[in-house]
Amino acid sequence: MEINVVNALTYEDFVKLFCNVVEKCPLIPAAIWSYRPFKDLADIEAHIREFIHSLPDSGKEGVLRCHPDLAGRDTQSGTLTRESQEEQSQAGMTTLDSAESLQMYRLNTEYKERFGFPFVICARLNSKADIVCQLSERLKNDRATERERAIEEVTKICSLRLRNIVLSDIQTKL
Ligand SMILES: NC(=O)N[C@H]1NC(=O)NC1=O
Repeated sequence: MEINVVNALTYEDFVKLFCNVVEKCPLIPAAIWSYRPFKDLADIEAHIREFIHSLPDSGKEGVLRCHPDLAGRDTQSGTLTRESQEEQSQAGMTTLDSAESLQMYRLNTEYKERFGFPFVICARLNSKADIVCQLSERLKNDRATERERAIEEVTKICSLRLRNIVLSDIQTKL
């Protein structure tokens, strides 16, 4: 898909196409639509990153809270978004054995109790072992450091989702 095709989209089609590039946050594509015309994909990404970074801490934490737990309730009940389902499945989060599920449950719970938002990591860029290791490591951070660290992961997830959409056929997504 050429950038001029993206730039020609109506507001409604743009939001429909990019609604889940940041998990369950359609407000973000709605907000950055006003910056058209975009130079390229990197320009769209930069506007999204800037928008998220400009949010107050409570807004950043709100964005994090829109993410489902890895290997959590939605993963088990099949109620993840399509994007999250693909990502979690690629990282092996949908096929954990019972000991691994229990370990993820305990770590996710400890993390949420400590920070007040769920643990977020770009599942496509990490193996099952990396995820467990990062979850244990990042539990040692303070809240402000961890908020920024988690937001960095949101931008990585977003970047891969954007690429997935733009590099595939636009017609199938609308
Ligand atoms: N909690 C969390 O990291 N969720 C996610 N990560 C990812 O790559 N997709 C998600 O939904």
